[in-house]
Amino acid sequence: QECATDGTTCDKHSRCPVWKEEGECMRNAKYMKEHCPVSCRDIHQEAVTIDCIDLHERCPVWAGLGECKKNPIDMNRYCSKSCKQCEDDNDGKNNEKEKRGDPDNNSKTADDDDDPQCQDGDKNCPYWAKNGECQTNKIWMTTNCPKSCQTCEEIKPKTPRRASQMKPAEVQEILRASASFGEPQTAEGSQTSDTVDIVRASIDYMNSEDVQQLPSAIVASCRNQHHLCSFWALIGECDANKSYMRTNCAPACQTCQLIDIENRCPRLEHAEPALVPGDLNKLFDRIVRTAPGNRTLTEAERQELIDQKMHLYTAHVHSRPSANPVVEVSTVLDKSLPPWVITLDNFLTLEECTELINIGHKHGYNRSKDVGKVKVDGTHEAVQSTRRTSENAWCSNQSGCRDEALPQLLHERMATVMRIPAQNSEDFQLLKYEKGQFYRTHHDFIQHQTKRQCGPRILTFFLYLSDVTAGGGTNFPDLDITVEPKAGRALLWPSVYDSDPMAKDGRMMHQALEVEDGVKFAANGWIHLYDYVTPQSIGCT
Ligand SMILES: O=C(O)CCC(=O)C(=O)O
Ligand SMILES: [Fe+2]
Repeated sequence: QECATDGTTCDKHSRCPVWKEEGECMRNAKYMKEHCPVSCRDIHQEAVTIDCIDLHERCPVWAGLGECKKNPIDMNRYCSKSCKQCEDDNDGKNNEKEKRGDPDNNSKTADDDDDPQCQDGDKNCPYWAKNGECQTNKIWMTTNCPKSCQTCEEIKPKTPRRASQMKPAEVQEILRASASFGEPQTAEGSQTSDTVDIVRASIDYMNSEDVQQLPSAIVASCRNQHHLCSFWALIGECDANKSYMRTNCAPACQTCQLIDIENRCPRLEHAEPALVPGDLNKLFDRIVRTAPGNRTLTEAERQELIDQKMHLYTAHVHSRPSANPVVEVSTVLDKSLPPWVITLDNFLTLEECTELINIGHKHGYNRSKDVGKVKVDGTHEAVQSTRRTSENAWCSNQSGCRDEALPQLLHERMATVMRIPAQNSEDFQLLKYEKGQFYRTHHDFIQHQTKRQCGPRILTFFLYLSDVTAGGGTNFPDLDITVEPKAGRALLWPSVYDSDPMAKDGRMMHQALEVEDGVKFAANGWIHLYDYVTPQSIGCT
């Protein structure tokens, strides 16, 4: 038998050291303290079981949840009082009791209750609560009598267990589970745990009421389209890159409801339209009247052009409603009078044309696509069509192209001429037609955009960037007009009526005639009724 060095105390059983190794000092503290006081001395001292106190304010709650049985070692160590490991269990309880007055002996105990998450830690809680202790002894009561004080919400763990505390197998299980809503997520390197926490949260989210009550087509398309969605969400991309993330990483961003474009992109009541009825005729009339190349400029006007980085462009009218300004705003008149088609020569210098062509090469010319079927998120498929055989490159905001000096300058130049903000202009679509390529008759107006934040395309500001040896003109069959390509020339036409900037003018059908010899480079500048850049940046076009 083990004895203390001073010989005063000895274990009463030879197996005490073995039992100690088996954890009995903790599991069976009362017996072991009596029979194996020497072997268990260290542990009992450390465990303060003999002092019979709780070392954590939530001990009564945990005890009420059955943790003394489920997790005896830790609980007996830190919650000896609540786990009734004390020599005289009544001591502690009675002390607390005295502080609070004489309880009602018939009070319900914690064990009576069904909700395991919401238990009182003492059978006297209801009595104390009735006597106003939840208010006068708020901190202690909130924690120890959450049910009686109705403070369960406050003590429930707010953040679930972190991945950093999980076993690798658990982490793998969570990552595997993410396959039920898209690409299985990956988490690597120093951000592994934090990424897994995002995945875990998205699993909870996908199972939540919020998601389950959404239309089934939306839930079915709420999928992580990339294995890094959760990592991107972790590093803030749900906000930084809304246009992609909110729909393509919707589980990770917890944005399933935003797949529905009506939720994602509500109508902006106070958006300023670029045109109100009657403005379109005035706009064309003014551009033609003030074209600097068509008149003699004062010195001040000349200087203003230089300040605006504008060239001495000339205007040529191919079609106009009337030789005199039309003042009446009328759809009947709009339909009976010819529409506007004008060109502006020397709108760009040859150097600017070459630079823009090269920007296209830098970003890559690819086979052009048409607008296809609507997708569940309200955007449209881009489809290859035999009616359009050219190639194009987008000078987009996202790639940074739009912010380069020349594209920015040209957007501003067009804005100055039209007096419509550059924000209303789509990214330039840079075009390349080789011999034999064309774009058959079509209209630039896109009907569904009338319901979008950006509104419809109201004008096409088309830029020719090269001369073409033969063919390649832009033809308006209904108007019997063909504009020949010429480097630096701009072609401007409306897609809507003067009297109604939301209504398509069907006469503005046009085609890019086949290039017969040489290469045609050009650029589409599509102007919208409302700001285009902002909705585009959040996936709302
Ligand atoms: O290339 C042209 O002349 C016109 C092209 C066009 O209409 C378009 O890309 O929408
Ligand atoms: Fe077009």
